[in-house]
Amino acid sequence: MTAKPQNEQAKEQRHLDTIVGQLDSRIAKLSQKIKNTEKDAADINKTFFQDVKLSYGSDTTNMETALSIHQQQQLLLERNNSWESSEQELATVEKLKAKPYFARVDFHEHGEPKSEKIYIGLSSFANDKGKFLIYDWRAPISSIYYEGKLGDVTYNTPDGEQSVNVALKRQFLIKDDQIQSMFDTTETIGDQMLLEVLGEKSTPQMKSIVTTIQQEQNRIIRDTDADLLFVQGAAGSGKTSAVLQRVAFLLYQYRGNLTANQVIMFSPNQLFNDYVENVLPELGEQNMVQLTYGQFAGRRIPNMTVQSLNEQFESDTTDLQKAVNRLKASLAFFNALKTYATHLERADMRFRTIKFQGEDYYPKGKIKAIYYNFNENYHLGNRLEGTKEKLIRSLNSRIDKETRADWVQDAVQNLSQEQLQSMYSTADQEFNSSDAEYKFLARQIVMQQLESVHQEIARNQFVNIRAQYLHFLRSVPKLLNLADFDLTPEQWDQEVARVKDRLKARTITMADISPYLFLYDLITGKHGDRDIHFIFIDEIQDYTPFQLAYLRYNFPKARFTMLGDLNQAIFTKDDSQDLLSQIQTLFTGQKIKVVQLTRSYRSTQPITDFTKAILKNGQKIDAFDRLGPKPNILVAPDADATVDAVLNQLKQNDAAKLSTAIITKTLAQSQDLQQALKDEGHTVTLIRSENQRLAAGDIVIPSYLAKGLEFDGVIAYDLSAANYHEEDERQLVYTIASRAMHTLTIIANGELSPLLGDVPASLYTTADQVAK
Ligand SMILES: Nc1ncnc2c1ncn2[C@@H]1O[C@H](COP(=O)(O)OP(=O)(O)OP(=O)(O)O)[C@@H](O)[C@H]1O
Repeated sequence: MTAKPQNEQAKEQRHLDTIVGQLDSRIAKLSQKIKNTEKDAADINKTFFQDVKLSYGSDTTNMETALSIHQQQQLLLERNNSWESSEQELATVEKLKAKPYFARVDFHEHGEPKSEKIYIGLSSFANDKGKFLIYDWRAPISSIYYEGKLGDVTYNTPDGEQSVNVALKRQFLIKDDQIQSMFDTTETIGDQMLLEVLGEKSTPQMKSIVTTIQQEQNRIIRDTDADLLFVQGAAGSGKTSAVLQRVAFLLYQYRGNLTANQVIMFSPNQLFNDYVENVLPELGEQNMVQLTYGQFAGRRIPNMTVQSLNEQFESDTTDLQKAVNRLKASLAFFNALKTYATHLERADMRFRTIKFQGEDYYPKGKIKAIYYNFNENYHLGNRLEGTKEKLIRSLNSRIDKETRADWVQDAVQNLSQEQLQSMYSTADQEFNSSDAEYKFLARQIVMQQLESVHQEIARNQFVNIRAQYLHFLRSVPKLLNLADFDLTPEQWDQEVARVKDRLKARTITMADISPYLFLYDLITGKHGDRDIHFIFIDEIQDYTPFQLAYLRYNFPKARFTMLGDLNQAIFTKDDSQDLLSQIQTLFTGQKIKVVQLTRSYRSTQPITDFTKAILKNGQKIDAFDRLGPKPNILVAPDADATVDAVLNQLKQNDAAKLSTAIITKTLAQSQDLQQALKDEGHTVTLIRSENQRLAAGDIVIPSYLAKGLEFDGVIAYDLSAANYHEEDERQLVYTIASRAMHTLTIIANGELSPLLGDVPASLYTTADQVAK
């Protein structure tokens, strides 16, 4: 990469000046157009009734009136549309004005007489004659900027592959209409530019990477044909970044056929949602729908308490509980549920009696008889619909009979004046006889009272889903082999009893929520949301095969992009490694593409080398060549000295203007540490829940909330043997350490965790004991 001589930069500046001039004049033109349209619309509104021929004579003149109103409305609508599109265009051009483009590419298309030169920016801009002065980074031709080196390059277009010969790639840093610097590069995207971007300080909001997208990331962003695109990428390899640019790309590529609300991104927690929420708007696109799995599932059962992230992470998991969870997470369990549902077509549905005024109105036995009276062509969904129809019909026919009941006579007699008035359709409603009036009122009262029954039927409340789920759990030993999951029938019975108690208390764990909902969906014949086109799942390693199968079932028409780092499984731990092969079975017969990202961009080289050494199974991870200090390990003799070590490091980081996250294992540890620091006169923000906003400055945060985030400096606290000793916590330690961009400090109270035992001493510095 070379910086260009001054005269070349002067030439480029002149080019930039003309573009800026054109952008300015377009801004002026659009502003004027918007003003005119607004004035026009105001005029039309003002003269609306003068221009409309109001005539109430014959049929023909009525017709004319209607037509004339219609015409005026049309005019207003057109003005409005034109106003809206001008407003949009103005916003785009103004955004371009701030930074018109970031790259230039010169190329020669095979078979064409002349070479071409294009400039690439955040969106396209054409002059009045339709000639493109700036190309959107997502346009097919812009791909050559991201793909390959100089020379022959092929890229995809809607008409198939094209090849061109690239002669020049130039990058610009532009600020306030001035070229600050420019580089010609022979590489994909020059390291210089990337180094500058990566050397910047962290911000509470993620930034877009369009100017420096790397070749392998570009492949992910622009993929249009995989039904499942699975990205395995090391920590900091840009998975999340690539996927956000991918959403922007897809919205561009399928403009007119795809809107942002047909794209859903599943992310690890709400903090992460806030962290990425600016990226798409910065690129001029609307945000897609963002959900956590907990939100997706929890919002469907509002009357139950779902286990929180904190409870999920910190719950005391015995070996038995782990085995149970492994079973409930499995595809075998998913398939068992499907088999069970087929069985329900013949027997064993559980219903609830519908009561009215304390009495059994529709006993469950009667409902069951209706349900199983349909012939075998009726599947679960139709059966339920058929039963509902029958019940509603029966309810309607009972209204008349009910009006003659004693309780209704009493109720009519006891109606207050106010209640009476509210029942009449008009204040002075008249009746032919007092009998007619009685009948009218009696009917009103019955209908009001029976509304609750009607609702119960309409909302499927007569299906006893809790009893059904427990019945399913009890049937599990017949549907799959418990021994495959190291469980005995007695252990399973105990688990069913525990679930029963929890359901009684109206709580449900994450392990039960998906099967519970899936069972309900199968019974009600729900077929998922067919309008969703794309599903993105970040941090895939924290999902169970069951959850993924359930998502697949919920979005049958969607194409899936799944991203994750199998080394960072902190909820599913060691079961994550064969996740990919299980996922593949969900897409049998469809196009699956697996991409690996091995280069890690977030951290400096010494930090990446260190974090990589924490892992045992040595996933291929390449550090990006960015300098910085080696991670430092501080082992303190007691709790006080540990807090002092944190304070000391915080001060150093503050002096270097690095904002720091102290990452603890649990929330309780975060709370204690924050208090201890406060006692020493140092304030840090405690992030205790995912519903908080990320604050600028120093924070203390429990590990499971730090997922997907990054910080200038990280203090991993307390990496002692007492706190981290289980082999299945290795991935958690890796996740914590890999959040650091510029500095990483590891602090332990007492003996260092054996999980760091194999990291070569050459990869870090130490201060064995911290002086008080
Ligand atoms: N092509 C790129 N140009 C500039 N910065 C990049 C690029 N790719 C990644 N980065 C930066 O590297 C950091 C890590 O990216 P990102 O968070 O997307 O990685 P990730 O793979 O999702 O990480 P993790 O799995 O550890 O959460 C971010 O600061 C991002 O801006």
